[in-house]
Amino acid sequence: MKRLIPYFKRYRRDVWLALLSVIVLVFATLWQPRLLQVIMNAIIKNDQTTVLYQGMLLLGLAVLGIIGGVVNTIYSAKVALGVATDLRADLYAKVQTLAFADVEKFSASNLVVRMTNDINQVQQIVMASFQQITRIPLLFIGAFILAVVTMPEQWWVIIVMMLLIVAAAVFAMRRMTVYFGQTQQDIENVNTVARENLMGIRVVKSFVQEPNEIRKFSEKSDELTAVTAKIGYWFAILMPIFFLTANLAVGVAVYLVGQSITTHPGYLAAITSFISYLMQILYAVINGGFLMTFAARAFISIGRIDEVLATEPSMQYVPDGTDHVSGEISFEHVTFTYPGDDRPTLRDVSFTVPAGSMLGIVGATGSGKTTLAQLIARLYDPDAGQIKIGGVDVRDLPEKTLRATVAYVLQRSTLFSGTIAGNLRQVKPDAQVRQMQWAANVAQSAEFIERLPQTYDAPVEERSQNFSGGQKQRLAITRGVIANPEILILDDATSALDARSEKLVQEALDRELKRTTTIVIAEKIASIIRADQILVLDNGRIAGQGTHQTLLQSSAIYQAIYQTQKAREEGLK
Ligand SMILES: Nc1ncnc2c1ncn2[C@@H]1O[C@H](COP(=O)(O)OP(=O)(O)OP(=O)(O)O)[C@@H](O)[C@H]1O
Repeated sequence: MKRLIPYFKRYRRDVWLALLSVIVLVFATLWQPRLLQVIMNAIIKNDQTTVLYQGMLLLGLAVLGIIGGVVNTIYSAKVALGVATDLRADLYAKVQTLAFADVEKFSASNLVVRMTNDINQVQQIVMASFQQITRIPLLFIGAFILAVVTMPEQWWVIIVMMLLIVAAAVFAMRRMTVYFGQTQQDIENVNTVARENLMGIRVVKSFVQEPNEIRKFSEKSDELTAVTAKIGYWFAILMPIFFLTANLAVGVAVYLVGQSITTHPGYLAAITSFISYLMQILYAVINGGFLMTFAARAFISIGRIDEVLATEPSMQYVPDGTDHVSGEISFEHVTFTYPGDDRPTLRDVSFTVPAGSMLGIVGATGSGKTTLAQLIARLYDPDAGQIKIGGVDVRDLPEKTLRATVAYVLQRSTLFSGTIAGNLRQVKPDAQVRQMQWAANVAQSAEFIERLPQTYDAPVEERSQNFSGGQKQRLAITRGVIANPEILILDDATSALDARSEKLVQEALDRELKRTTTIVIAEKIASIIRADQILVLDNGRIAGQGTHQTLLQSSAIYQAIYQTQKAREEGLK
């Protein structure tokens, strides 16, 4: 809850109005039975003036109670909505500062649940708190005192009723708190299955995996249903127990009043007020219980939100420093292990790429090619060794400089929903149409973009599903080159292009981005054959280094890859 205090402070006025209106509401609620008692006594004594006067007062009190309730609901909702909105914004902003490895550690779907479901829980508990948190103790204490004052000899009936109700509530709440924690986990599991299925819907459909997916989803959904049903059962059992106990207390009170009516005739009028106060005590206890279960669930959510907000990004950037570096890259004895792995993925890797040259990287799948590229873009930091760009350790470069220097295009780069121009302007905010056309010509995307009715303002749908695989890759390359970066990494980024388009992209890159250091990771030797330097990676180590010609002489692994591909191509002819 401490986490929420700074947020409440932003809504100080609304918080006070919500709390003050509760006091008005409680006063109106508690005083009504007192007035009723006076009216009853006046009716017994046939005192018309008092009946009329007190009746008016009762009506006024009821209206005051309604106004208090409405004001309280409005301002509680304002506080709850404001706190939830601010918290969600801060959580989102925090996630943006996290390192790639931190996001992977939480997992994307887990963070989505924290930003949606957990925030909703917080919103609900804040709302309930401001409606009930002051109301319940005030109502409880007030009703208790007034009940005792109304019928001093019956106070023990209230104590017995409360003890029974509280015992039942505590017993049930203990069980339910466990179930609430489980519910949150189960919601996350359902989300993960649904997300995976919908993201991979093409694979699901093409492999006719629907029945399998339905079964997987049903299992997770059934787990959620089971635990939600258990919570429902406990509530269903609890309610009749509460009301039975309260009605028993009323029965006992009425019986006792009946016994002593001759000695205490005033009890006849008092019994109605006494029953009202008993019911208000019951209301306070039930709502207190609800609030506690709600709070238990919300505390779990606040803890999960807090965990993200308290996470220090595992990677820090220097606030300022060089704002421009050349495209020279050097790796000096770099070793890297993924968080949680026990074996390094890259071992003692050293090489230098002069600015403006082209480096090709080949190797078996899983040999560490993408990992190496990610280290240049500083998505991770190495365990040992140094990576330098333009002679400066990447850890000494401000984030802005690094992002402006390195453009990283992946095989399945994400395009954001919006427009083509919007995606390009994410990298170069001031990009003019002329510059977009230049980049699109380099990436061979101009031919299809310019055929679209809205050309560069054409929409990009969610997950860019309105473009083919090859078009998506060309758009991603366009975005990669638009800012004319010092370093361009193409990580299997032309795999969906036909040989002719790939050749055209390569020629345009050589022609238009002369100053740019290009790193091409590719399965096909043909994609990197013209590189100034080729690295052959094997199990995280450099197994060969040189040009195509020298490697054919010196590297057995390179020869093997080349011969296999050549044989395959000849087989296809
Ligand atoms: N985020 C990660 N966490 C843990 N291990 C990872 C992670 N990403 C990759 N690895 C592991 O690191 C190794 C190298 O992966 P990498 O993606 O760099 O290989 P690659 O040579 O690019 O493969 P491919 O040609 O198939 O894309 C693999 O064994 C992989 O399982």
